Amino acid sequence: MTLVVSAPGKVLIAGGYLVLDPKYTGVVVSTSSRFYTVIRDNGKDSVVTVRSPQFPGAEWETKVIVNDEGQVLLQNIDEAKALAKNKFVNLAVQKVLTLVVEVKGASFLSSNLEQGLDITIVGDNDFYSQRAYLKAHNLPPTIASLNSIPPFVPTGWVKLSDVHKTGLGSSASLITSLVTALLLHFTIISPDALIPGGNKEKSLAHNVSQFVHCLAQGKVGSGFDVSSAIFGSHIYKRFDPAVIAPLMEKDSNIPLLPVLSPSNKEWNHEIQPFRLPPGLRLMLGDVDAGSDTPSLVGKVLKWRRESAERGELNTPIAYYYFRLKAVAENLWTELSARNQGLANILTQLLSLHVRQVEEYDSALSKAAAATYPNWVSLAGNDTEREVLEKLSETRKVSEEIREYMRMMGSAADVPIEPPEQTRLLDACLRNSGVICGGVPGAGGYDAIWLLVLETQSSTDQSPIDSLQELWSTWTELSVSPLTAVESRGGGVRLEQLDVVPGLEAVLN
Ligand SMILES: Nc1ncnc2c1ncn2[C@@H]1O[C@H](COP(=O)(O)OP(=O)(O)OP(=O)(O)O)[C@@H](O)[C@H]1O
Ligand SMILES: C[C@@](O)(CCOP(=O)(O)O)CC(=O)O
Repeated sequence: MTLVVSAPGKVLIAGGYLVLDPKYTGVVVSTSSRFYTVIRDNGKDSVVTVRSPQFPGAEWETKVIVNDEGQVLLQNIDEAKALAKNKFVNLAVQKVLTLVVEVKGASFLSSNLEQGLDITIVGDNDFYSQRAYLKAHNLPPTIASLNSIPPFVPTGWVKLSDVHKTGLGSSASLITSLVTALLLHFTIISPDALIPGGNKEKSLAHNVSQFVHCLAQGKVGSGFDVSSAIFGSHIYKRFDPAVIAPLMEKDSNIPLLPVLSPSNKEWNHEIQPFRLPPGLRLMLGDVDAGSDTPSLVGKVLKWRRESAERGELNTPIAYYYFRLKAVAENLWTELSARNQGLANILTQLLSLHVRQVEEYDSALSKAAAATYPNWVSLAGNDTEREVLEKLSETRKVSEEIREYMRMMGSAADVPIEPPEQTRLLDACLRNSGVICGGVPGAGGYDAIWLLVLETQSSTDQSPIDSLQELWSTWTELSVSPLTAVESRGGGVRLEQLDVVPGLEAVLN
């Protein structure tokens, strides 16, 4: 039997940094680009083999042993192929098998491992930068070129540890697809758990993936990446890290299920439904600034913490720090209002589409051929006007978000939207049919996101093509598109092997 589970990547279009605080939300869009985990038998008793055929030497194996106390131990067979060399995969296997023993008993695990497990993991090409491939094959950096590359293309001689990632959240998608596939394989959850909307079992897959991802990363982030890999696009409010704290302790041996079970009321994350309105295509640019981006998150949080602490100091410069504290708090509040505003306007556009498809579409066609702020003047009737006004509001609020993110960056002295990115985004936004954009997640030099009108006209160049042309001639930064759009299939899902292009081929 072959079991295939996929989980999407993510783009945080609003809420970077704020979403780390349970007071605030983040707007996360899941991508059509996915990670796939394929589980089959390998015919070797109690042996788990894992392969990532996109990378040289990415083959690991381990022997599963359950000791007298019911603990799952992963024993090396061949040191060179030790599964422990891939911490993320190793922890996912170890923790899920531990859960299997807790729920079904040690003999269930042993008898279900008699034929061993053969696990293959691949990620869509978008997760890894394809610049080198395009260059080597003399292909221009366009979506059409990327679509001509074989699916799950090997990265050549670049090792997994050295690969240039694009920021779609490879580790979260990988962990989510792997954990969910293992939970299904050992019937801890049933396939019904993966139907849209989901049930308690889907929440179990979420909680386990969230925990394994935190453990592998060695820190508890906001978790929006795992959450969107499970549930698809949504508005996210984080869980209290205290819920998994007992399991995060070194060599923790306490049972997993009481903590990870969806009945544990301490899981307090909130998932509000969200999706992009039809006709607004997510477009992503992989940006190469030629240097490594430093870690921004630590510095921003330190600045926020210190501004708050210094505000309490009773020193001659207390007034200055009092002001600083007010700035930090105010920034978070003001940004949060805009982030929420962006989500609301996009949701209103979605309902306008549901209510009056024809006028909605005609308004979008008009805006596709025009630049902001000229959209509203093109309205031919009231509904069109309403749609075009909403598009303009989307632009306005997203520009305010960018402005606040830049302020956050200068206050904390980190390049959240560095001037090079500002110039690039401003140039993109001057194009017809480009609604809004920004730097995703924590920001930096690595990527940009845009919402672009999809409508094609037979006479004008489409907004997507104009953007690609702009990017190909942009010299200050090297910008290459990704193929991803918003995931239509929601979050984690079961796949049929023969329906996923190229998947069967990489197995052999
Ligand atoms: N195809 C793969 N097969 C197996 N493991 C993988 C694969 N891709 C990524 N990984 C694992 O994920 C780790 C990378 O995780 P890390 O947290 O550094 O990336 P990330 O922040 O999710 O990246 P990005 O958001 O840029 O995609 C790798 O060290 C590896 O263990
Ligand atoms: C800064 C932060 O809010 C977002 C980071 O997002 P990304 O990995 O840059 O997409 C951190 C987090 O939410 O865990």
